[in-house]
Amino acid sequence: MPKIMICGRGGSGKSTLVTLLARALAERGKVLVVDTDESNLGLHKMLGLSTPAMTLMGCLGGKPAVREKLLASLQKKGDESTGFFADGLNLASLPPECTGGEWPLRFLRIGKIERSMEGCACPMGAVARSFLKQLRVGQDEWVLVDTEAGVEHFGRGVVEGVDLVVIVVDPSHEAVLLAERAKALTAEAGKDFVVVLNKTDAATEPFLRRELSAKGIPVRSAFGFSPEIMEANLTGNPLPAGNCQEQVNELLASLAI
Ligand SMILES: Nc1ncnc2c1ncn2[C@@H]1O[C@H](COP(=O)(O)OP(=O)(O)OP(=O)(O)O)[C@@H](O)[C@H]1O
Repeated sequence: MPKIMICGRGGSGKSTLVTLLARALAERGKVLVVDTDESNLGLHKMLGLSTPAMTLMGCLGGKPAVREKLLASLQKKGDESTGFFADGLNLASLPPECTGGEWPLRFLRIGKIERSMEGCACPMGAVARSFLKQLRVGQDEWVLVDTEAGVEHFGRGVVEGVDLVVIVVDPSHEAVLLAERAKALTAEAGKDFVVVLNKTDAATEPFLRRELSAKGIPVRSAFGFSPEIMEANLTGNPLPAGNCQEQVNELLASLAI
């Protein structure tokens, strides 16, 4: 399962789970965290890494250049997501100016909304899809993809470039409904799918397990509400080392990692 996409509703804990998994996997090999959310700004802080000098979109010439390329390939009726990257793209060949951190843990941003009225985020979806589809990942290497809230990335085809979708369910009915929808969309894309609970307590964890089980969705792991995580995110500090290690290891073992 080298390329793993983390999804869920807004605020469910996607970036938190990405950070916890990234830390654990960086002890076993190389990890690239890919931020495909065009709005969020603080993932590198959670990870304790520097911001990359450029976004991947910037390395490709910026949004207007990418949009032009997309329109040209659509006119030729080609696959609009090909042609951005050379064959053989791998972790060692990433443009250094668009990655933050040092191996074993690096961080890359696809693109961010930078100006008012700059247009929709479709070019970012196409770049994310192309990048993940073409990126080759070796033994003991992982790519963790943080996504924007909801299921837009399924519509944009970003899911095509990953091996596994992890849905984060926080204590809300909306999150349960989203998990059901994401399960169907993941199956349609022919990818594996697991559910992780987050911010649960003694009452909400069994409730969510029952709700999801009634919909044929088993839960792989449950991360309880952690005051340390909440405090780190309140102050903008990196997540504390060793947090939720047991649950992370349980999840990785269940994925045979
Ligand atoms: N296990 C947890 N215990 C306590 N607080 C948590 C936990 N997981 C996440 N949070 C809090 O929930 C908030 C949202 O978390 P996070 O940013 O990881 O969610 P997200 O799904 O990535 O959000 P967005 O949809 O905005 O990208 C943060 O303030 C974080 O501190």
